[in-house]
Amino acid sequence: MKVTIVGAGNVGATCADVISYRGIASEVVLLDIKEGFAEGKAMDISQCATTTGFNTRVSGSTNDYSKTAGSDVVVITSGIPRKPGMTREELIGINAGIVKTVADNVLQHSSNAIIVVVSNPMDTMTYLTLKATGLPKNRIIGMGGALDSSRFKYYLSKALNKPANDVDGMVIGGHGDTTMIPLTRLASYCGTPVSTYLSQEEMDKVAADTMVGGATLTGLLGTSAWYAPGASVAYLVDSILNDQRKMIPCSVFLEGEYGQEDICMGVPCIIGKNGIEAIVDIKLNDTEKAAFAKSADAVRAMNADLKSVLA
Ligand SMILES: NC(=O)C1=CN([C@@H]2O[C@H](COP(=O)(O)OP(=O)(O)OC[C@H]3O[C@@H](n4cnc5c(N)ncnc54)[C@H](O)[C@@H]3O)[C@@H](O)[C@H]2O)C=CC1
Ligand SMILES: O=C([O-])CC(=O)C(=O)O
Repeated sequence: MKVTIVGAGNVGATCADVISYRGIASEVVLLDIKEGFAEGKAMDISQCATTTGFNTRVSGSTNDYSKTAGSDVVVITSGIPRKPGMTREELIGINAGIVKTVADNVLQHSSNAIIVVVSNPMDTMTYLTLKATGLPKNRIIGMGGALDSSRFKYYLSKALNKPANDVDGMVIGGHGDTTMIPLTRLASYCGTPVSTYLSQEEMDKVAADTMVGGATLTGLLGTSAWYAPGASVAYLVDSILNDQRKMIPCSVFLEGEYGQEDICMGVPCIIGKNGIEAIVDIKLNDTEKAAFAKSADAVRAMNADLKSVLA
């Protein structure tokens, strides 16, 4: 199976690295506009083959889309990341044009590919990709919820002082500092509700830390994060390529689900060989429903800025 990753920067290269050493795909192509950059990253990753023990073929391309031909999955990470103090939404001006051009280019050579959108503001870039390409909704998946949920589980594990892999939880809604919805009510530790062990105040802090998880890392690193984002994309790609049918919160086009229409937002999805195999309707309580509607208002307001790009 062949995966193309457009944007060989921090997130794209980390994703290629994880896909390779975990043997998720037989071939990975990294593509970037910076001359020689993707080729260099691909060569560096390939030189891990004998020490980490993998057989995935990794190659790089400077803006030559013919090398991406026949990809099963295309991941779009091209664009700019935020700097400390910025929101993801501020990236729309530059990233919208890049994402639209890239989506058009990849489809010319991989007309059947499933597209995973990573560039920010991710929900709006997912909506843009869907509208610009006209592809069916199952083939356009925005990655954000897998990452936000992994951060939620990290903060829960810290608060509980228990291993992260014993903790389960999910974040839905928009992939923004104020639009994410960590579902604390449903979070669990070894099958038991986290509310058994944590006070409301502690759970509220976990939710608040999760929502600004990306901003916290951007403040520490000077640019946005890449290890967990790259690994989260690889996790999603694994579920597609190997038809694992995992339930992963993803940004997907909603047509009435969760009370919303004509918008891409994070909801639990079954992810398999056709991309979005199904949207799972988990029963939200009234507070969660209100949070989802508020999150949708903010995402929709951002989508309105796409008018000139989509015209
Ligand atoms: N959805 C999510 O959960 C996450 C999204 N992101 C977003 O992913 C994007 C990438 O982040 P990083 O990898 O950290 O940035 P980066 O700056 O390290 O890499 C971006 C790469 O895109 C390339 N690029 C720019 N225009 C291009 C074009 N037209 N064609 C091909 N390549 C092009 C650049 O040359 C650069 O190498 C950002 O928009 C960031 O906000 C980052 C982390 C998580
Ligand atoms: O914080 C950012 O700008 C990048 C991102 O989406 C994340 O790491 O969640």
